[in-house]
Amino acid sequence: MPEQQNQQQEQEQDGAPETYEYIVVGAGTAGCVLARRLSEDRTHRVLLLEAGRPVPAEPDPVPAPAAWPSLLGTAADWGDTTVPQNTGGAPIPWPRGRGLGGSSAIGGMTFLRGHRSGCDAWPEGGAKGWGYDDLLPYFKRSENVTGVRRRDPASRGTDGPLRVAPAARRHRHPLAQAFLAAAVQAGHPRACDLAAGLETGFGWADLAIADGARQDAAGAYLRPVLGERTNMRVITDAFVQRLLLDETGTSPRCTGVAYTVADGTPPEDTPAEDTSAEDSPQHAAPSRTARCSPGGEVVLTAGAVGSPRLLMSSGLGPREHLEDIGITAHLDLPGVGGNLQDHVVSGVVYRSARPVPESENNHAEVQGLIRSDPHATTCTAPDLQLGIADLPVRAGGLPGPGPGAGYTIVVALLSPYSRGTVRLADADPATPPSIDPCYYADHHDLDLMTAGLRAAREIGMAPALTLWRGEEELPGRDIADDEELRAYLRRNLHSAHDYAGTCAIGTDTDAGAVVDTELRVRGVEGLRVADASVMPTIVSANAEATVYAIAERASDLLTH
Ligand SMILES: Cc1cc2nc3c(=O)[nH]c(=O)nc-3n(C[C@H](O)[C@H](O)[C@H](O)COP(=O)(O)OP(=O)(O)OC[C@H]3O[C@@H](n4cnc5c(N)ncnc54)[C@H](O)[C@@H]3O)c2cc1C
Repeated sequence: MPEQQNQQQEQEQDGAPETYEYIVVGAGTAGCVLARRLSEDRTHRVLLLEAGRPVPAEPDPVPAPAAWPSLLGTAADWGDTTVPQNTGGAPIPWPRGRGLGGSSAIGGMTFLRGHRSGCDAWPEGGAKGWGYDDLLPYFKRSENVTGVRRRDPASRGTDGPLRVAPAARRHRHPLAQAFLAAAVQAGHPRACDLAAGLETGFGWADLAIADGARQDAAGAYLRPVLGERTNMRVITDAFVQRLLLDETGTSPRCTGVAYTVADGTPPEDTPAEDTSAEDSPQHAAPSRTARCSPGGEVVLTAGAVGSPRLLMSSGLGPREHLEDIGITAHLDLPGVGGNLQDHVVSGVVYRSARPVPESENNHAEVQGLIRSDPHATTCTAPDLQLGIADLPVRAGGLPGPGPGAGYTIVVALLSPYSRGTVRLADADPATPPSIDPCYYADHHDLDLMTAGLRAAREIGMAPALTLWRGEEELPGRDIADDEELRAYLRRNLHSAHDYAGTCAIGTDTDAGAVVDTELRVRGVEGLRVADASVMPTIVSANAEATVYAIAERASDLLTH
C-alpha cells in the first residue's frame, strides 16, 4: 500500500497535469465511501487526497479494538483542543482522525444509526429528502449484518462493505450483561435491534468489529478496490490548503484544489490559469494543484472541522470573520463553521466491588436511548444516551479508581441546544483552527444532563449490579441537589466526538444553510460537501453510521 502511494505521488509530480471528474478532499469515513462509489464507473477519473498517512498507526500494528484509546494523540489524530470552555476554563481534547479511514480508523466503533427522530427533524427544518426513510436505502447499502440474529432485512443491510454486529456472546463483558439487566429492572424497555434507529430502550449495540478486528472506512471501502481501480488515484500526506476558484462567470466555479505533500519533495508552482483567487496571504505558499475536467466537481469530505476550515481558507465563509483575519471573502456564506454541535458526555463513576475484566471489544457494548422526561407526551424522541463503560471515565485531575477497579454509567446529551463554531485562528491554512463547541452555553443542556445523571444512578442502584457496585466515586453520594450536579457536570465533561453541523443542508431562504439539498455549496459551481458537517442537527446516537449513509447518498447525487 505505501509503495503504491509513493508511485502515485511520483506520477503526480512527474507526469503531465491530469484532470479529474471528481476530486475528493479527505479520505475519512465519507471520503472512502465517495472514492469507491464514484470510481465504479471506470470512465471517471477520481482523485482522493488525504492529509494523513496510509495506515493510522504505521509503522506500528493497528491495535486491537479495546486499545482504541491508545490511538488518540498519535499521528493518526489531528490532536485539536477546544478553546477554554465555560466549564472550569480548561480546553477539552477534540481528537479527530488523520489518515486513511479518518475518524472511523481511531473511533470507538459503536455503530448505531441514531433514532429515526433525529433524521426526521431534518426535512422539517428545510433539508427536504433527508428524512430517515429517505436515508434508509443508504444506511442499508453501507452495512452487512448477515448472520446476526434478530436483524430485519427490511431495515438492515446484508451486502454492504461494512460488517457490523453486537459483541459475540462468548466475548461479552460481564459488566455489560449486568448493566443491561439493571436497566430493565429500572423500568426501561429492552431493545431488540437498537442500531436500526427504530427503537428506544437498552440493548446490545452493533459494533464496527468483525472477527475481532476494527472495521473502518478504508478497510471496508477503499483497500478492497485499490489494486483494481486504475481510474482512482489516492495521495496521502497531501494537505489541501485551498480551493481553486474561477471567478470569471456570474458565480464562482471551483476548478480544483491546491495542496502540499509532506514527503520532502519540492512542490510545483501554481499554474497561471489558476491564480484568480490568489490574493490573500495563505495563497502565497507554493503548492501542487489538481484540477477538475470540464463539468467535474470537488467534493469536500474533510469532516465537520476540516470542511468549513477549507472553505474559509479559500475565502468562502462569513465575510466579517474572513476580513478580520485578512482573507478576501469571495463569497459571503455566513453559515460556514457555525451551527457546530456535539454530544457532550459525563457519567456516574463507581468503584467496583470486584476486579473488572479487560474488554474484548470497545468498552461500550450496551447502550440505551431514553427520554429525559419519561412522561412527556408531546415529544417522545430520545434525548439522552446512557451506556456502560468498563472503565472509569473522568476528566483529568478528578480522583477515582484506576482501570480494572472501576466502571462508569456514561451519559451523553443527544439533542443539544447549544451551538458552537469552527473559526480560523489566522490566514495561514496550516494553523490549527479555533474550535468552540460552547458546551452548556444553553442551560437546557445542563438540565437534560442532570436528568441523565439521575437516570444513570437509578440503573446503577438496581439489583443486577449489586455484585459489582462499590462506592459511587463521582459525582459521589453526597452530591444530590441540582446545583451540585450541574457543577459536577461542568467539572467532568468530555466530548463524544460526534462533531456535526458546520456546513448544514438548508434552503435558499435559510441564511445559515451552506449546502442545498443536493449538497452543492450555495453560490459556487462545481463544489459539494458530503460529510458530518452537512447534518443540520446532530443525530440521536453516535454519528458514524449516519455519515456512511450521507456519503452513500452523495455518491448517487453526484452520478445520477
Ligand atoms: C476518538 C473518536 C471516537 C469516535 N467514536 C465513535 C463511535 O464509537 N461511534 C460512532 O458512530 N462515531 C464515533 N466517532 C465519530 C465518527 O468517527 C465521525 O462522526 C465520522 O467518522 C466523521 O466522518 P467524516 O467523514 O465527516 O470525517 P472524518 O472521518 O474525520 O474524515 C475527515 C478526513 O479528512 C482529512 N482532512 C481534513 N482536512 C484535510 C485537508 N485540508 N486536506 C486533506 N485531508 C484533510 C482528515 O485527515 C480525515 O481523514 C468518533 C470520533 C472520534 C474522533
